[in-house]
Amino acid sequence: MTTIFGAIADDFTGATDLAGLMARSGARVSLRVGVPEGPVEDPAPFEVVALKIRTCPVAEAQSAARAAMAWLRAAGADRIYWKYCSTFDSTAEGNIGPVAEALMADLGATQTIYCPAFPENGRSIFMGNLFVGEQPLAESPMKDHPLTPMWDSNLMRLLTPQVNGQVGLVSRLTVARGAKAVRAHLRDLAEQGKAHVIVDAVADADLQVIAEACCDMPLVTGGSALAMPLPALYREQGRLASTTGHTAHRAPAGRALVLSGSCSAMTQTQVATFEKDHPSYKLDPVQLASDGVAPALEWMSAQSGTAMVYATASPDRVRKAQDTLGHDRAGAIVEEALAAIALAARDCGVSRLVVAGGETSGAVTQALGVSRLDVGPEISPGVPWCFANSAGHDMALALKSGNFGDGAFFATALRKLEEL
Ligand SMILES: Nc1ncnc2c1ncn2[C@@H]1O[C@H](COP(=O)(O)OP(=O)(O)OP(=O)(O)O)[C@@H](O)[C@H]1O
Ligand SMILES: O=C(O)[C@@H](O)C(=O)CO
Repeated sequence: MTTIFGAIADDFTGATDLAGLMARSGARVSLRVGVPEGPVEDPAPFEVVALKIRTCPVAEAQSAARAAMAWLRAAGADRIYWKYCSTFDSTAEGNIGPVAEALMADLGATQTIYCPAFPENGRSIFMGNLFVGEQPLAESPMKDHPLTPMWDSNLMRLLTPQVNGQVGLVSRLTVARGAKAVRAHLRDLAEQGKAHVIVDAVADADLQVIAEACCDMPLVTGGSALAMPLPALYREQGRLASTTGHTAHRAPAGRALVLSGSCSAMTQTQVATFEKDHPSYKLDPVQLASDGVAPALEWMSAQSGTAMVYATASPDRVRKAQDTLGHDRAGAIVEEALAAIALAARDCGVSRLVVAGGETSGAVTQALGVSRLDVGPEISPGVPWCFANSAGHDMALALKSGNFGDGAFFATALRKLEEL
């Protein structure tokens, strides 16, 4: 079997989100944690490489993404997808555009599109402006994100300073006229020298049109939802066998632990809900900086049932910690602590982990030394259960994007795993 489509995700929850949506088609989707070393082994038709580069400096992000793409191309992929957040999370020195430009250069591509829309989760783009539910991005809770606060909703304005090439727009008015119209507009924009094109989408039907128009571009960039129609399109083109690659999954025996490092509004609700009826331990970054992680490890090892450890806090408390410790150090201290707790938890019998937050999931998965995730059934849109082996331990991992799921997500995830 050879790979026909390769995706590079800038964080781990984004990678499982994308893999979960593509797996809805019944096709086999494989998720690699970091760029695999050595020759390509057991390639799936859809391969996703999870990186942890959302907030890292441009040169580092470009070089990691290039290495991922080289591996995917060696596996056979001739369609490359650059997956970033549906809320276009990037720092002021954002790397979404620079990574796209580096990948375009390696592929010899002269134009690509940007479409982070995820209508099922309330992310839509209209006239180049990104909305979260009914709010413009910059008025949504994303304005308070601990690492990538989003203070502009206009994707053209966000992207322009990140790229050398010119930025253009295919608006909803064109998308409404179908795939042929989108293709024609992209050609016009290419003639005007517009290499980076934001494409509006407010509903899944728009994504279907855009996917149809762009599925043969060497590089497409966007959120997870735009990739969802691709397996069916590749099947129609005869590039993908119609057989499914589904495997049955079983919950590994062992205890469950929720680890939350996301401070999103939705995760705050989820933590508050789960805390009501489960033993929970709250991490404070300032205390972690002075006392280390030992008290939390001691608490965790004394638990005998399902429990939760979280650093999730309100924007005010996050700001206070950042003022005391520095912006980057506050985040890193929490990530390191949650990673250490995950490792210790595994070694004392925890086999089911629900992790909230992309950076947090990256830190935890890397600490567990997991190199490949097998993508299982979705818990809620964009969050599948994944199965992995960590140093001989079979584990189930649900890596939840900060804003995804409803208030009862943690309990729902554990119940759904039990029902497999
Ligand atoms: N109390 C806190 N004070 C300061 N920083 C914190 C605190 N709790 C968590 N953090 C940091 O905030 C960051 C949250 O980012 P993370 O990507 O994990 O969540 P998210 O952005 O909500 O998720 P996603 O990227 O999936 O949407 C992490 O670096 C985490 O360590
Ligand atoms: O696109 C999203 O919103 C998520 O997959 C994500 O990237 C969270 O980090």
